[in-house]
Amino acid sequence: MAESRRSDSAGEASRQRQFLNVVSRQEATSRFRQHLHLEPVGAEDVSLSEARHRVLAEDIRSPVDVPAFDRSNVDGFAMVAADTFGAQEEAPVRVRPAGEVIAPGVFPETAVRHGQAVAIATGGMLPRGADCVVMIEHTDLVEQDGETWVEISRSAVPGQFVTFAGTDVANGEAVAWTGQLLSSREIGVLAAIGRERVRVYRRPRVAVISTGDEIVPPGQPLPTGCVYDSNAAILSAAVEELGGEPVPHGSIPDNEEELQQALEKAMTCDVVVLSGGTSKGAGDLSYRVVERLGNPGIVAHGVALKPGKPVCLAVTDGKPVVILPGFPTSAIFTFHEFVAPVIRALAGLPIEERPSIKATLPVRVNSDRGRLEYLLVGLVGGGNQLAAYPMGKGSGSVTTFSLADGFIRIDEQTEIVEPGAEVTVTLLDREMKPADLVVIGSHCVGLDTILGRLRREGLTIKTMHVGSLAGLNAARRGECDLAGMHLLDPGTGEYNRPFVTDELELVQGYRRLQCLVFRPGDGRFESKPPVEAVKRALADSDCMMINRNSGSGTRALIDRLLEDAGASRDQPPPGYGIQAKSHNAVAAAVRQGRADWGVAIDRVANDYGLAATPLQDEHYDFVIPRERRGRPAVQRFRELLDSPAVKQELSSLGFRPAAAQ
Ligand SMILES: Nc1nc2c(c(=O)[nH]1)N[C@H]1C(S)=C(S)[C@@H](COP(=O)(O)OP(=O)(O)OC[C@H]3O[C@@H](n4cnc5c(N)ncnc54)[C@H](O)[C@@H]3O)O[C@H]1N2
Ligand code: MOO
Repeated sequence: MAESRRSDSAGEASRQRQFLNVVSRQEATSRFRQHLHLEPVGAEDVSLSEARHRVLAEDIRSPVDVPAFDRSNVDGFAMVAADTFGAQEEAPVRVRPAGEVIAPGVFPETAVRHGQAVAIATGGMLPRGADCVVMIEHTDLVEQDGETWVEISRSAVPGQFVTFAGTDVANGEAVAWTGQLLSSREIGVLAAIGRERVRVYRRPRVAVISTGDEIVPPGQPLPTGCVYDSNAAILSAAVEELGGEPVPHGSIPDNEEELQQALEKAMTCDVVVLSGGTSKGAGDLSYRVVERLGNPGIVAHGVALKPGKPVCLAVTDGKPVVILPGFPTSAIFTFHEFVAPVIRALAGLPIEERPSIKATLPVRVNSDRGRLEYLLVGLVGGGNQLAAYPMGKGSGSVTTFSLADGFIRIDEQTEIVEPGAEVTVTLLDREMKPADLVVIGSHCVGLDTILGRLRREGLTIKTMHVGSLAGLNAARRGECDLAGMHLLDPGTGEYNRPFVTDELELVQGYRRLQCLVFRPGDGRFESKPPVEAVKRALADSDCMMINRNSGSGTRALIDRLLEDAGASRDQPPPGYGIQAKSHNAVAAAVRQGRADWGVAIDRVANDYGLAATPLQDEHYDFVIPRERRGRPAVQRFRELLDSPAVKQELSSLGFRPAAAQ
C-alpha cells in the first residue's frame, strides 16, 4: 500500500493544486446554511420500548388523570376525618369497621358513614364518603361485649394520606413536547398516561466514509506507515449522540473511481461525511470527486480555522456533503463546528449551547495570525482558580479530544497569549466534575499502574502528560495533587531533589534503568561499554542517532555520553537534530531503522525488541504540594506506593522501588 502511494505521488507532486480559497468561519457557515433546509427529515411511529434517545415529533397531552381515582397512600382505614378529632394515645376515639378490605385495583362497595372505617391497602381506591386514611399503626382493633371496634389514636385532617385524581397529571395536561429528547424519565411518564406508541422524528441517515490508502479498519494487522481508521468510529458515535443514524461506508483507497462509486452509494443518505483527502495535495482525491456535484456543489473549501483549515463544505440538491480534514482532531472539531448543528436540526433537536467557564492560561501560547484557533485545554485546580492547560498534541492527535475538558478561542489577530491571561473555556461536557486526584507531569507506565488501582477503588483521576518541568511548575502553583518527575540536575548529578522548593514535598518513587538502545545484532554496539559503543557510532558516518528534547533528563544523559565519547560540539553526529519527545518515540525510530541508536529506559527497549546496554539509574519521583498532602486520594496514593503489592507490580514491569535501593 505504502509503496504504490509513494510512486504515484512522486509523479503527481508537481501537479498538485496549491491553494485553498480560505474564507472566514462565518462566511463558510452562511454559504453552507444558505443552501440547506434545516428541518427534520420526517417522522415515524415507534413503540415506547424503542423510544429512548428519540426526538418527539408531537406534543403529548394526557388522555387520563394520574392517578385516575382518589388513592390511599398508606395501609390503614379510610374514614371521615371529623370522626377523629381530639383522638390521642391516651384518649382514642372508636369507630365501627365496615366489612370490606379495599385492595388496589378493586372498586369499593362500601360507602363510609360517620362513625365507620373501612380497611384499605396502599394504592386502594378511596370509598365513597371517606375523606382521609389513618395509618394502621395509629389504630387498634378491640373487642368489647362481643362487638369489634377500631380505636383511633391520632386525629386526622381531610385529605390525609390521599392523592386525589389528576394530582400527578390532569386529563388534558401536556406532558411532553415536540423536539424533546426522550430519556427513561419521559418514557416513564408516557407509560403512566397509557401511551404505547409515540411519533418521533426519523433519524437523519449520515453516510460516513473514510479515505486514504493508509487507513486500516481496527481489528486488522497494521502495516508500517498505516493508521487505524479512528475517524469513522468517532464520527459514527458522534452522529448517534446527535440523534442521527450512522451508515458506515468503510474506508476507500485513494482511487478516484472507487471513491466516486462510494459517494454515489452514500447519496441515498441525508448527509454525507467524508474524512481525509481534502487538502490540495497529490493524493487528495475527495474534493475532486465532490467537486463534480452540482446544484450548487462546493460552497467553501478552506476556512480560516485551526484546526480545520482544509475542510470542504458542499451541498447538492439540498443535501450536505462535507469533507473533513483527515487529522483526527481536525476531523472531529470541524464535524462539531459545521456538521453537528445540521444533524441536530435534521433530527429535530434544538440548537445546543455549550456552557463556558473562566480560567487562567498558565503557559504561553503562540497562534497563527489570520486563523481563528480553537485550542483544546484540560482544566485543573478548583473553585475560582482554574488553570487551562493546552493539550498540545496537534491536529493529528486522537486523544486530545477525548481528554480535553473544553477549548478556548484565539482570534485571527492574536499571535501570542501570555501566561496568566484570563480565558473563557467552552466546555465539551455540560458540567465540570472535579477529580479526586489531579496528576500532572511526566508520564510513566509505572505511575499508570498505581493510578489504575486508585481508579478501581472508585477514585476519579485526571492526568496530564506535560513533562517533568511543566509538572513541577504546576505543583509549585498548586494546580495538581501530584507531579511525576525525573529531572537530572547537571550540576550535582542528582535527580529531582535539587528542584524541590519549600512548598513541595518530595516522595520517593522508583528507579528506571536508562540504556543505550540499538537493534540486536548491531556489531557497533553489541557487548560494548556505552562510551566505547558511541565512539564507534561517531566513527561511522552512516550511523544515525536519535536525540531527545532539550530539558529532558535523558537529553542531559545523551549530551554527557557524547562528550565522554569525544563528540565535537560544533559537528554533532547525524540525527542529533532529531529530538524525540519520549522513550517510545526513540525506540520506534531505532526499531524501524530511521535511527541506529538512542537512549531509552530498558522496559521500553524490551517492548520494542531492542538490545539495551545499561547507562545509569534514573529516579522517577513525585512532588506533592504541601497544602494538598492531607487530601484522602493523595494519602491513598502514598499508601499504595508503599504497599508490597504495588512494589511487586512495579518490579514485574522492570522498575525498582526506591526503598529497595
Ligand atoms: N502543503 C500543505 N499541506 C497541508 C496543509 C496545507 O495547508 N498545506 N494543511 C494541513 C492541514 S491543516 C490538515 S488538517 C491536513 C488535512 O489533510 P487531508 O484532509 O487531505 O487529510 P489526509 O492527508 O488524507 O490525512 C491527514 C492525516 O490524517 C490521517 N487520517 C486520514 N484519515 C484518517 C482516519 N479515517 N482515521 C485516522 N486517521 C486518518 C492520515 O493518515 C494523515 O496522517 O493536511 C495538512 N497538510
Ligand atoms: O488545520 Mo489542520 O486542521 O490544523 O490540522
